Amino acid sequence: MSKELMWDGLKEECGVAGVIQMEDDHTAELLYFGLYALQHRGQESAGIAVNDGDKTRWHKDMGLVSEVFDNEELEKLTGHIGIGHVRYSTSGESDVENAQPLVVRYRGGTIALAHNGNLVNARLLRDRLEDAGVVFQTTIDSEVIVNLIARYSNEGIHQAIRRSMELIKGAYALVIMNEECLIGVRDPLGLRPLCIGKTEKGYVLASESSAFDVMGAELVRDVEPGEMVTITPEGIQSEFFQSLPRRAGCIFEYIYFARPDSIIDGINVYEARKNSGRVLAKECPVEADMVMAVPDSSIPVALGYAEASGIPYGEGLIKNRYIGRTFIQPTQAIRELAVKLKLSPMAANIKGKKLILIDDSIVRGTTSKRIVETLKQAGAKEVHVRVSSPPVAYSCYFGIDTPDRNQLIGAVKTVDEIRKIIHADSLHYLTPEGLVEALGKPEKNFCLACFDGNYPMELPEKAQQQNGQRVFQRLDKENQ
Ligand SMILES: O=P(O)(O)OC[C@H]1O[C@H](OP(=O)(O)OP(=O)(O)O)[C@H](O)[C@@H]1O
Ligand SMILES: NC(=O)CC[C@H](N)C(=O)O
Ligand SMILES: [Mg+2]
Repeated sequence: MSKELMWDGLKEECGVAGVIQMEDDHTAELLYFGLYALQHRGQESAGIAVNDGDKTRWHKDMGLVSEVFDNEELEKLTGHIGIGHVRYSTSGESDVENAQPLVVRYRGGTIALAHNGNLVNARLLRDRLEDAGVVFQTTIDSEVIVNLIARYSNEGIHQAIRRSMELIKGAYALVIMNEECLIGVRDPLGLRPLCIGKTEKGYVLASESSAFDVMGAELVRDVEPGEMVTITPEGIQSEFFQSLPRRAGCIFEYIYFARPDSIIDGINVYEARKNSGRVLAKECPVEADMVMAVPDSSIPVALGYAEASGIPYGEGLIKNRYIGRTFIQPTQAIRELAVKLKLSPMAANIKGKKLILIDDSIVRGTTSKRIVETLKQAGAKEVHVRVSSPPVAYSCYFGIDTPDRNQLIGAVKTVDEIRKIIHADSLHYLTPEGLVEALGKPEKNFCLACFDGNYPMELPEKAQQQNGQRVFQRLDKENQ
């Protein structure tokens, strides 16, 4: 799907998966199933690379997993080690050259790599590598990582990865393979998730544990921040290349990205969302006839809210499951119609009612505005919007495709201004404290930079300048 066709809101992350077995027992199919389960993390391109200890074969293309692979393609991918990727581009264009996994040949061997995340110093490293004569095939940050590893590969794969990790900065969950092993690496802050599963015949890696069910695997544990796990069919070897006093797991995984049936860093995503609904009900009660969600990610939140408030949960919007396959070229008018195509009001459930409408986030404000309008047109008496995250007020540089700060409504408008813009009768955002309470782990475990601007690492200079300007704009407004 082309980017213009996507919605204005928050977008997905990439998904990565890996498999290693004693022998080739449907390795490519397991990856196919795993990627299918991770499809929500990226819909632009998909790819699988499989290695039989000698040859590496791969196939990648633009489109959904089901569009990129058929039986014939999967049958060609023979081997007992494999990795896969579904992409939502964060650096470099959305085209087939930038599809992952990336496969490079070096000194008699092959390395394949799939990356979820975003580096903050990719430009600098790329310039240095290019100055040293390295040729790049793609425009993505991930190729910097694979080229660094290839460059140091005469020191052995582990030392090569260690040295590369000393140089790269940013967010990365990596699955890497060569002819001998499958390797999983997670950045020192643990910004992006990665977990290990055990199958009857070996091991698997995936961005989210929800992929394990269809891969026939059981969750063993998460790869820890700053950890490199080397997996052979016999077992897992672990080493830490860097260890920091804090973690910075992306809080948006729990709010929006991850599937509710995933467990990330010991937190059950479904329960976390339900808890945030309970906390929302406590933080800002309002009298109403029905609690409803913007499907799908907010459904557990609405259930939690209903449970805690005693107000019944009901369905007020029906989501068209096939929207991801639309290929119309949008004009603004078509976009407006497309929202209706995606979410249609259930007039019979809404008419004459005071509604509590729950969504996971407000980014530009377009979704909530359109939905409140739709519900009111369908006869809702009042619409009280409750959001299961604080205002998104700072851009993300670690892999979430948030727009520039000037387009973030939470960066430039006050809560009451936003309420008026979206035509809500009342508006409340979950407080950062409430969000952390819902997750049940200390705040120092998470990156909340999109809400408070406390980035867990230094940002590129341009980003710092942009942030500075916007903060002043907002503070000026609040002080007026
Ligand atoms: O304020 P906005 O800029 O509109 O962004 C916020 C919306 O973006 C996301 O939904 P999205 O429509 O991207 O996808 P979803 O169907 O997976 O929730 C998120 O769930 C919010 O609904
Ligand atoms: N969303 C992601 O994790 C993207 C990975 C990588 N930066 C790319 O653009 O391909
Ligand atoms: Mg949404």
